[in-house]
Amino acid sequence: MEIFKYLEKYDYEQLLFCQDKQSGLKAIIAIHDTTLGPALGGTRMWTYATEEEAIEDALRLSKGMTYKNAAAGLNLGGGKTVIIGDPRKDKNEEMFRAFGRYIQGLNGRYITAEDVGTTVEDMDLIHEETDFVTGISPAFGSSGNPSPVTAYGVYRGMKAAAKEAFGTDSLEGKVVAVQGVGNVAYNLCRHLHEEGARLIVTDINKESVARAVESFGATAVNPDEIYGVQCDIYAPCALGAVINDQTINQIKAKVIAGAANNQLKEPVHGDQIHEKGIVYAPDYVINAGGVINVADELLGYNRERALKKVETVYDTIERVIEIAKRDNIPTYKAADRMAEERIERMRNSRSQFLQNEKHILNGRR
Ligand SMILES: NC(=O)c1ccc[n+]([C@@H]2O[C@H](COP(=O)([O-])OP(=O)(O)OC[C@H]3O[C@@H](n4cnc5c(N)ncnc54)[C@H](O)[C@@H]3O)[C@@H](O)[C@H]2O)c1
Ligand SMILES: CC(C)C[C@H](N)C(=O)O
Repeated sequence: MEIFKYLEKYDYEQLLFCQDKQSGLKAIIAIHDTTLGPALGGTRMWTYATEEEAIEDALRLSKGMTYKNAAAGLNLGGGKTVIIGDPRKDKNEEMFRAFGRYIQGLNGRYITAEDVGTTVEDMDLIHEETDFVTGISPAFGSSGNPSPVTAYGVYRGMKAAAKEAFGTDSLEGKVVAVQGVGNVAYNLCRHLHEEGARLIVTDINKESVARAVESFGATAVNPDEIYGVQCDIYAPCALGAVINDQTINQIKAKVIAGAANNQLKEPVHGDQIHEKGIVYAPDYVINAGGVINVADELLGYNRERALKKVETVYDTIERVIEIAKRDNIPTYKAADRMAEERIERMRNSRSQFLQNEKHILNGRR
């Protein structure tokens, strides 16, 4: 991979490699764009097969955060971290504290939170070294685990997409195929079950599947069977690139609406599902609940205010569908257009000179 070529192509600001021999920390922080504000995005810990795979994931995920934060109306830019390692075996206190010091060194350009493989406890360790971390324990007046709130936003967005496909936003009696029943999806399943939806679930972790079957009467299928099941809605809630050449023709759902980041392997797959008449709720729009919730910590956390904002994921999905119809484009392009236009508007409005404590003239006061 020619790194600078890639950074230039998608206009990334910064890519950092953090290494701490004693703790085994190998982290990559990618900061995509800070036009709207400091880059906020979670830390993923995963067993990447190669370093290149880890770099690509950090880059793709951080760009996704730029678009997610912009589309959600937050005054935040996009960044993300990946830590290379097995979250079940390789974590230790020193690792997260070393990582916290790297974040502190960025002086607020990047703020972290949870993602796949990291927990509130990990964020608390990072917080020992820096204030530039969110999703820490409620004991600190913080918002805690973002997953249930992400799930609520996905539920709201799924209803908006269902309204477009079925003429009603009621999910009662709808069959929803949920791929991955981890932190977000378990909570999503609860909302769907309470509304009377029927659930088909899968996960590579048998215990997670058993929990969903027991709690919600879900039907379990093998991981590779989930794409082809007869259902109304497909909810990708595991990892990315699941909408691809191998899966598209298997999908029978009329709606795709789930929590996973980077669901489309390539943009062309967004065009293909559009051509098939599937209503696609763009991933970074529908899964913004978690970041909306943790971002509220920066104002002094107020759960009621945060949840009210998360409810608006419904309206944002409606708006994206409206733009897609107006401009005759797929929803993923409509979401990109909406996010890019906001960034551009703010970039322009900020071009006026404003003296502040960070400006070079500050030394002359
Ligand atoms: N946690 C949040 O608040 C949040 C916010 C926005 C987006 N997301 C995204 O949502 C997705 C899920 O996040 P999470 O926090 O619930 O993570 P998680 O690790 O708790 O859950 C993911 C689940 O997917 C399963 N899985 C992995 N590969 C699979 C496969 N091939 N087939 C079936 N199951 C598989 C895992 O075993 C796990 O149970 C991720 O893509 C994450 O980036 C999470
Ligand atoms: C809670 C968030 C800051 C990060 C979350 N993992 C996301 O992808 O949106």
